[in-house]
Amino acid sequence: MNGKGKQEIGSINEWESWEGNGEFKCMVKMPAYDNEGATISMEDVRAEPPITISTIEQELMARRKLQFKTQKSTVASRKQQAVCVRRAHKRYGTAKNPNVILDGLNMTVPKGAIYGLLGASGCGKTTLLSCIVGRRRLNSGEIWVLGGKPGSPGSGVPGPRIGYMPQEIALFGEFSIRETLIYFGWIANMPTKDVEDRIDFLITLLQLPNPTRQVKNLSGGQQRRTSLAAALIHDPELLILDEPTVGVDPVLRQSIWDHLVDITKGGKTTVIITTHYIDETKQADIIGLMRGGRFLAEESPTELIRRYQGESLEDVFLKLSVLQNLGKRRRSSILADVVERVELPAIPNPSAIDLEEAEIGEISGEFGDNVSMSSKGRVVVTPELIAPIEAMPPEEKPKRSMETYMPMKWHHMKALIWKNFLSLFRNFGALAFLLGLPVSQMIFFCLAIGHYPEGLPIAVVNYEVNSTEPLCSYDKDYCPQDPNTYEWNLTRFSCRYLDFLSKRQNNLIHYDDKAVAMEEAAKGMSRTVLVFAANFSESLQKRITDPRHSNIWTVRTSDIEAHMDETDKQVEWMLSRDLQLAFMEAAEHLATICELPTRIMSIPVHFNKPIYGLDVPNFTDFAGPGVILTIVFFLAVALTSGSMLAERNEGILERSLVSGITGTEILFSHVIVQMLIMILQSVMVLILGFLVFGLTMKGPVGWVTFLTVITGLCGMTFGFVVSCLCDTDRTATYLALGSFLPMVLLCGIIWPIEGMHMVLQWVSYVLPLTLSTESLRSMLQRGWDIARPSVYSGFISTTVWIAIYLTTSILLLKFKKG
Ligand SMILES: Nc1ncnc2c1ncn2[C@@H]1O[C@H](COP(=O)(O)OP(=O)(O)OP(=O)(O)O)[C@@H](O)[C@H]1O
Repeated sequence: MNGKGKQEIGSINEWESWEGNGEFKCMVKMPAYDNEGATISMEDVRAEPPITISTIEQELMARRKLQFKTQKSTVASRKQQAVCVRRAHKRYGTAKNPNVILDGLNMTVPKGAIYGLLGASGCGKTTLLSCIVGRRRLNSGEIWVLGGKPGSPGSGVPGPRIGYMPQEIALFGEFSIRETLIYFGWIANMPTKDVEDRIDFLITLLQLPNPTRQVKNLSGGQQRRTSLAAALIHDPELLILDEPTVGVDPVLRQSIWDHLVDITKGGKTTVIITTHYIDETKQADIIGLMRGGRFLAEESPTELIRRYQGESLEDVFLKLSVLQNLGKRRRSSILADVVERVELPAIPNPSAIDLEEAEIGEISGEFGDNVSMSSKGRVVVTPELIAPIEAMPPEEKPKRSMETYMPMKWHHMKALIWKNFLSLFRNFGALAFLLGLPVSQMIFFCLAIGHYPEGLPIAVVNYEVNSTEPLCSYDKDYCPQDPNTYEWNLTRFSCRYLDFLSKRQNNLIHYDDKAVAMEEAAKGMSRTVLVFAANFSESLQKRITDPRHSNIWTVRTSDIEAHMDETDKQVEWMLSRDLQLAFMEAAEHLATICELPTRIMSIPVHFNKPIYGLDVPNFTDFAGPGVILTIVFFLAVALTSGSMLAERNEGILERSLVSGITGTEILFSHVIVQMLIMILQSVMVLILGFLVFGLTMKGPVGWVTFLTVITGLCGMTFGFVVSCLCDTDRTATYLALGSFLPMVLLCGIIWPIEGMHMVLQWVSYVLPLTLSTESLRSMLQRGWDIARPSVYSGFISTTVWIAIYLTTSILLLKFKKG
């Protein structure tokens, strides 16, 4: 072999990862070839010893002869196959940067056959299978499965006619083996008794451990076998098994294959199986060797070995791969290179392959490709081809019962609801979290938000008295007005004022000097500095009783000079309110002592009893409705999107959909189960908020509870959308977080909508929590009932959002396929 030849062998080393019986097979004997001429010398191949056909293989050959006949490919004949794929094109990625997986692939799986789908890792086997089971769509081409197009009404595909074992385990870790099999049995509408019988049989067949063992505690191989049992439980017409024998010991592998051979004997069950153990497929009826988006060959194993003069199936595959590497894209030309040097048997009945050119590309008996190649002038036939052609039996039309058209099937709902309850209660940590979180959030909210800040440090510089304490002494019961002359002699009013201020804010700090007090305040030692002039009371008296003779100095010295730290709006607002109210209270108290009407000293704006709400409005009551709804909404988002994503990422969702469950059923089963959790969450939040922490509740309790629950339902449906849109937990987290923050900011929860920018006000009104928050607020604080527009608009808005989210998720589940 020359240097270039070595280079070529390097190029086929990608096949080194091809496993045979779990071992690397890079040492397979390759025919010598000349890279320059891109031809292959079959000298070595011809020198190979003749293939010995075992008794089993002879039996299989005999069966194949009886079962599978060659015929013309018409729509009718395609429908009679178990699976028929024609001109399948499938690509991932964008149109500009496509990753072509299936490139005009044809595949024919006759009923009653075991079809071994072989190909290197990443060649597209799983993609092809998921197109067959209707979970991915081809970009072009057609697929017939059991006489119908996957996904068409009445085809039964996806549905119980198929048993699908995906590559990943796709089982619920918390379930026992028995529960897992009951779930899949129920989905297939099997009576529980039949499921139990079948479980016993499968446990023995697949040597599964005690059926009460939880799936998560099984070994990898045991989990795969449980997954296989789930595909076999309902004895489907078409079994699609994606690498069922990985991690299975050789003895058990053989018994699995024996079982497959056994169930296909009657011709009622068809099996498509992918495996990396090429050798085990010698028991298959047909092997499809996939590479580069199409089949290198689609033949019986013995025929493959015979025709390509290989030592084994692996050998054949390597030869075909090398030829394809050399640029032979079409199977006919690949085969030509081989058969030019291989002696062919005589053809006793050439008319059997006399087919129209137009049909050549899709000739389809069980060995359609042989015919295709033969029509290219290469007389390549298999012994099976020579068998007389018999008409296929008329096809049974799929029955379309009323049930076909029902959006939800009872047995599906039974299985799903049971499964959802079981997984919820098995996951105690998650359940405790789901119930504990809203409770803790509500406690935190009620204890932390909306309360009056107390103990704010206030620096006092009082030049009116000579005191070392902020609170100076004064005669509390002394009226400074002469009862006879009505002359005033106001003294130490600063002390009276500070006394009343200390009842509101009791952290007064004395300073002798204003400059020092200001310096300390600048260092953050106090939130405000109050300065009283030396003649404060005297000036104040003059300002009130003799304004005509008051000058600017009188006004200035009668002011309480306040220097505020305005960095915190809430604190500044509450402190300035305290400073003013303390003054009013001190003056009113003085009026009382002097037997004057108290209100004479008040600011002449009188606040009567409020129309709605409390005399002293509190922020907790304002924010409460929004916070309650936000907690309920986003917990439901987390709960639903979390469980749906977990189900999807573990492959369980895919598997359930292939078994015939619809997106609508999955969503509604989650709604039913999670609704229970949500009602519990809502009730706990309401009890805590209103009974324990005393938030204002004037409205109808029933409507309040109902609005809270449907807001949770709305969050749940939003969670469905998130889980349908996002492929990973990370993107789901981003989307959930990305919607949480704007919702909190824009739904009028922490700031009145009227204070927002005009455009944002409009945005705010279409968000799901805005109208419902306003509605809840109106019910709780105003006591309004459902007849009020601002109340019922919240219910309408929430219901509309539920409908939008639910429809979106059903559509996404239905149409978002690869
Ligand atoms: N959803 C997807 N998006 C983009 N590319 C994908 C997607 N699914 C599969 N692929 C790519 O398509 C190719 C075929 O993948 P597929 O899983 O069908 O291969 P396979 O033959 O089943 O491999 P294996 O034997 O390792 O399971 C791979 O290159 C894979 O990376």
